Amino acid sequence: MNIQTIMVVGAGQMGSGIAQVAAASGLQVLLHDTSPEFLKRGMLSIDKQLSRSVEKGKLTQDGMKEILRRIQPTEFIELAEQADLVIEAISENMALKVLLFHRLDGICPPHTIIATNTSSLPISEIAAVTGRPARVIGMHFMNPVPVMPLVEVIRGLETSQEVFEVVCGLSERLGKIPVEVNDFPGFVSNRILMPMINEAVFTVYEGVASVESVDKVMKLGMNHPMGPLELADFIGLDTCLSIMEILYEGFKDSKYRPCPLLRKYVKAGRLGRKSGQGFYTYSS
Ligand SMILES: CC(=O)CC(=O)SCCNC(=O)CCNC(=O)[C@H](O)C(C)(C)COP(=O)(O)OP(=O)(O)OC[C@H]1O[C@@H](n2cnc3c(N)ncnc32)[C@H](O)[C@@H]1OP(=O)(O)O
Ligand SMILES: NC(=O)C1=CN([C@@H]2O[C@H](COP(=O)(O)OP(=O)(O)OC[C@H]3O[C@@H](n4cnc5c(N)ncnc54)[C@H](OP(=O)(O)O)[C@@H]3O)[C@@H](O)[C@H]2O)C=CC1
Repeated sequence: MNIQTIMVVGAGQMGSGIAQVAAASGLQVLLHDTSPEFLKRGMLSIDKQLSRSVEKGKLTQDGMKEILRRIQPTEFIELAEQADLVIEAISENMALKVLLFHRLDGICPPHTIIATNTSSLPISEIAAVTGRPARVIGMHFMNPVPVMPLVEVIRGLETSQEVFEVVCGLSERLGKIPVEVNDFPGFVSNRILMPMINEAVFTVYEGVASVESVDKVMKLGMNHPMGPLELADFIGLDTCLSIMEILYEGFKDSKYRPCPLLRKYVKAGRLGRKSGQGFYTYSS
C-alpha cells in the first residue's frame, strides 16, 4: 500500500510534531483540530522548529517552504476522506477517542488505516467502535517527535499483518525506529516511565526533597537528560495523570495510584509547560 496523504487529528504538541516529520519526509499532510486558534498554534510551533533548523544550517529556506506547503491545516474532519492514513493525536481520553474513531470510520474510504498515538489506552477497545478493526493500530511517537527515534507499534486483536507492515515501513520512512509491543495498558514506554514520574511526585508530596533536588538527583546521578518533574511538565501533567489512571484502572494494582499532588495540580489547571505552570513556571 502506497501512503501519499495522511491526516493528523489534534494539533497539540504531538500532532504538530507528527505533521512536521511526515511533511519533511515528502507526505501530503492534512492537520485537523477543532478550532482555528489551535491550528494556528500548531502551525506556529512547526514554523518555529523549522526556522531553528534553518538557523542551524540544517535546512534551506526553500526546503522549509516546501515542508510548510505540504501541510494543510483544516477545521474540517470530512477531509479525512482524502487520507490513506489518519493518525489521531487528541487528548488522552477514551470517551473522546472512541467518538472520533467512530466518526472517522464513517468518513474514510475502506482502504484508510486509522492509527492512534495514544500513550496508554487499549487499541483493541478503540478499534472495536469501528467497522474496520483490522485497519486500526497504535502508532506511539515520543515527545519531541522530531528528535526521538522510537515509535511503539501496537497491534489490536484484529489488526492485520498488512497494516502492521505498512505502519512499520512508514515509521522508517519518517526516520524512526518501530518497535512492536503488545496491547497492555501503558504498553512498554509508559508502564515503566510513568510510575517513575509518579514516584518523583510522591517524593515531593512527602517532603523527601524539593522539586529541584529530585530533578538534580536523577539528572546528575542517573544521567537522565531531564529530571522526572521537568519531564512531567514537558509531557503535560494532564497527560501524566490520565496515563496513571489508565494503568491503575487497567491493572487494578495500587502501585499505579496517582499521587494526590499530581491530581491537585491538574485540577488547578497547572498542566506544565503548555499552561505556563506545573512543577516549574514558564515564561513562554
Ligand atoms: C508520554 C508518552 O506517551 C511518551 C513520551 O513521549 S515520554 C517523553 C520522552 N521524551 C523524553 O524523555 C525527552 C527527554 N529529554 C531529552 O531527550 C532532551 O532534554 C531534549 C531532546 C528534549 C532536549 O535536548 P537538549 O540537549 O537538552 O536541548 P537542545 O540542545 O536544545 O536540543 C537538542 C536537539 O533537540 C531539538 N529539540 C529540542 N526540543 C525540541 C522540541 N520541543 N521540538 C523539536 N526539536 C527539539 C533541538 O533543536 C536540538 O536539535 P539539533 O541537535 O538538531 O540541534
Ligand atoms: N505529551 C506527550 O509527551 C505525549 C503524548 N502522547 C499522546 O498523544 C496524544 C496528544 O497528546 P498531546 O499532543 O500532548 O496533547 P495536547 O493537549 O498538546 O494536544 C491535544 C490536541 O487535540 C485537540 N483535540 C481534543 N479533542 C479533539 C477532537 N475531538 N478533534 C480534534 N482535536 C481535538 C486539543 O484541543 P483542546 O485544547 O480543545 O482539547 C489539542 O489541541 C494523547 O493521546 C497523549 O497521550 C503520546 C506521546 C507523548
